[in-house]
Amino acid sequence: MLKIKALFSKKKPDQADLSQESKKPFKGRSKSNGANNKAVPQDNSSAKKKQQDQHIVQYSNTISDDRHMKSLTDELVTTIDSDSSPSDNIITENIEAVSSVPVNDEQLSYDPLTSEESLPIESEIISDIQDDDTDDEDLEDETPEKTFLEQKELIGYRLINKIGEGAFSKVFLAVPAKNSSNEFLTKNYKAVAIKVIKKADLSSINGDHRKKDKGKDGAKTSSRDQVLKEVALHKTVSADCSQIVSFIDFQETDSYYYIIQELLTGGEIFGEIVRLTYFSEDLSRHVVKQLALAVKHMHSLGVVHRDIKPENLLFEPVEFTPSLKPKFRKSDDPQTKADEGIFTPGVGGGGIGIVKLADFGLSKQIFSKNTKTPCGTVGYTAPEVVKDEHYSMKVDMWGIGCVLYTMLCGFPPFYDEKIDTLTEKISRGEYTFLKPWWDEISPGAKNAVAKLLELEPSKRYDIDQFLDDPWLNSYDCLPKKGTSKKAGTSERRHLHKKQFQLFQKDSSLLFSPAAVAMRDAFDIGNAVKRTEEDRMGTPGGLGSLAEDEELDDNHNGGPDDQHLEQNMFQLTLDTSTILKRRKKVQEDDMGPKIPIGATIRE
Ligand SMILES: Nc1ncnc2c1ncn2[C@@H]1O[C@H](COP(=O)(O)OP(=O)(O)OP(=O)(O)O)[C@@H](O)[C@H]1O
Repeated sequence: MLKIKALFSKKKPDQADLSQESKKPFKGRSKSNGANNKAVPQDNSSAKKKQQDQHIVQYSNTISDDRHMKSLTDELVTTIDSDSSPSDNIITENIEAVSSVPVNDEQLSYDPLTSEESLPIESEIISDIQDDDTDDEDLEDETPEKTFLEQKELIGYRLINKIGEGAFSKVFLAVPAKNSSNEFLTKNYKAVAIKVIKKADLSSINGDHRKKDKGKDGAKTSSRDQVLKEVALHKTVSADCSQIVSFIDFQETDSYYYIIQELLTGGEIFGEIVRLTYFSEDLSRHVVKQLALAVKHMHSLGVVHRDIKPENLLFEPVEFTPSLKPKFRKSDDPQTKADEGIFTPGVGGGGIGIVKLADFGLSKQIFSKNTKTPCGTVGYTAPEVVKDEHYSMKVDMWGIGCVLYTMLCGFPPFYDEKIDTLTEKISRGEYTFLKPWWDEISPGAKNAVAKLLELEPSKRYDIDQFLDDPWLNSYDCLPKKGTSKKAGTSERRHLHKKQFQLFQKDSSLLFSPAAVAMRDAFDIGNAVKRTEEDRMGTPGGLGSLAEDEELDDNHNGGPDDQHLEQNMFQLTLDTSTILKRRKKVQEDDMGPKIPIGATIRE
């Protein structure tokens, strides 16, 4: 129990900070006022530039610079040798199969601290990526952004705005340097997302999954190896898969790791569930099918994601067409239920178009694509070992089930305010299709969820079975190329845009206790499943990276843990959309009292 709780002692995003900064994502900056640049001393000397360059290791995804990726690969092979966890191995043949982004000397000589001249172009770029409309007053209202500390050591990209934050990272919207002659980059990416991991933060976090892993022989790998592993896996799995956020580039400097990736301008599916309360079956199918294709690609390469949740699903927006006559479920409060709008097959709905899977920080290579041999067990191909290895893929199927359940009804399948009760519910597979919220959801959707949330991994859908599921195939729901922005009239779109912007500015919903509880329920659920199913691995096999084992070192169930347990789920949830809905329904006596309600202090 304490082992799971320990996961949550890792640094959480500062919510106040997030609400200030990351809730203004993807906005253009017309000019930097320079007043905020105090944190970064301005120094234009070439000596400094030279010094910077010396300290930077750039693992670009390049043709001209492929040796960098080679050296990354070599480092990873060394990591594999010293890391005894076979499942952590990276199959290097996959690393070579990624499209290239040339970076050249001119780009490297760009000094991001002093090149103010590039700003007007950036402004254009941002307006361009944000919206094709020219009537976006908000861009002009934008206050100038400060110069970020993280900019100091970054080469070839300018950080514009913080758009997200993970437990171990900040994510920025950035643009390639104006004077970059890296044609591939500038042609293909007007803007990018850069995940910045501060080295000092990593080493200061106890129990951080990046900090150390134990292999079967007790050897430890460093947080640096973990970051390199994430990069290599991201590069591997994103090649040739349009449902996975593309890897672009990687830089390591004295103080930071920079993972440069394709920008998804819509944000997280998590926020859309909170905004819309739940998704229609059409929209849920549209999202989960794209997730399933991403997972199919990963599993075919022998890689398991292990952290599937709505926060790691990012999307590109599509235009919104309001419903002429919005439909409500009987469990809806018509006053608060936001209109999802008209769903257009092949395009999307609710403003959600293309969906992509992100965040490979917990991913693992389980077996080699070519040999299907579990990593690190060369020549050892006993059927039960292979079977166990494939069981670990089922963690992702359970994750897909949790995402699908949550999209369909607006709350997660497993929840309790007490972590140990929640853990037990997950371990026993205890969930229900709660009345009245599930009353109007089709038997086909329920069947798909049930097959994904099957307790016994051998009975649970694998990815091919899910892709063949009749409900999932009710119609072709994949976005079609070139149709992504054609869904409504300008007037109608504008209406939605206002509603959407309002939501973006109002972080109270996203960081309401219920939203935080939903986030935590996913994190706990994923941790429980990873630990459980890792244990199913053969001795010395997959089970060797038991999360509880590594967490035990740092968490011994002292007073801090008890405090954490008390605080984690004893939440006042009466401000949330989800809970308001529940409360309202209870007041109206439309159904039985909900078990979950009893566990939440309202
Ligand atoms: N490519 C991207 N495009 C747009 N936003 C992104 C992108 N990558 C990440 N983000 C935003 O930043 C957030 C954090 O990113 P990410 O999940 O990769 O970080 P993390 O440190 O691994 O987080 P976690 O706490 O889940 O481990 C995402 O949830 C998302 O909101």
